[in-house]
Amino acid sequence: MIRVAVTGAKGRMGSTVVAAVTDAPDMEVVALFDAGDTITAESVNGAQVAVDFSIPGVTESNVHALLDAGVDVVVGTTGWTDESYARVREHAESAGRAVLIAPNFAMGAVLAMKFAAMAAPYFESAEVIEMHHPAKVDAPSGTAVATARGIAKARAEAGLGEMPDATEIDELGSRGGRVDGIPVHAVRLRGLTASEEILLGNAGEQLVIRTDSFDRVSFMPGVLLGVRRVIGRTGLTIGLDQVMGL
Ligand SMILES: NC(=O)C1=CN([C@@H]2O[C@H](COP(=O)(O)OP(=O)(O)OC[C@H]3O[C@@H](n4cnc5c(N)ncnc54)[C@H](OP(=O)(O)O)[C@@H]3O)[C@@H](O)[C@H]2O)C=CC1
Ligand SMILES: O=C(O)C1=N[C@H](C(=O)O)C[C@H](O)C1
Repeated sequence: MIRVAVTGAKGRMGSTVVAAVTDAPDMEVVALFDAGDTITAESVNGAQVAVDFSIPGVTESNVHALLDAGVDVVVGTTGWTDESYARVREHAESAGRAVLIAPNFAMGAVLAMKFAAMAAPYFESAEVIEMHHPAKVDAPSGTAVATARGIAKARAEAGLGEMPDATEIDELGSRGGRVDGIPVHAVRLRGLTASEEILLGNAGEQLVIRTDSFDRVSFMPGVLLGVRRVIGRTGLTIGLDQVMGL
């Protein structure tokens, strides 16, 4: 049995993870942490892997505390930067432990990001629209940032230049934010859980790649896969695709 701790255990994702780990035949929940709890070598209660779905402002410090407690970590919380990735990579490598951080654990979203990067070199224009429940605290979504970065990297490697856009006046910021030059738009709508559309355009044609999570159970197979695959690794892995052989 894999002994699992959950941080952010009372939250929307954390509570769903607790249920999924409890139902998994090869795992057991041994420790739960939420706001106000302290992570120590004692309080992790023998956990081998911790799953963190907390909040962007605390996720990095949770990971450092979990590594200090001798636990490998699977992270779904968003808000990571190149600098926070670098600090965690260094800590995990020096501790001989593993951290897997994935902006999205839903199979549809992981594949949509992959498909978008595959398609990007063949289209003049690309834009990302992410759509979420109105309780989400961060915008744009971690998934949209990762999607846009993947598209930008694929375009740069293919030698593509600027995208066509004659906009001169945009006083309201209606053209969205930019992630590595790719326009990203965020929608917050009651009734949604998590959706993303990637629009790719050429003269006379459009490709739309869309992924919808209607329920948080959609993230659970990926989270459980992450728990199983993080064991035995060392250092920092970013993206579930990296442990899926994609
Ligand atoms: N990678 C993926 O596939 C997915 C990622 N996410 C991401 O996961 C994160 C959580 O989302 P969601 O579950 O909706 O958010 P919630 O706000 O529902 O849950 C966050 C939980 O973390 C708790 N918390 C606050 N501080 C700490 C702390 N120091 N240590 C441990 N727990 C703490 C919160 O407590 P309190 O409310 O008291 O502050 C709350 O219970 C977000 O960043 C979201 O973007 C979401 C879905 C899928
Ligand atoms: O907050 C959410 O709900 C989600 N957050 C992640 C993100 O920011 O990409 C993953 C998914 O979109 C749901």
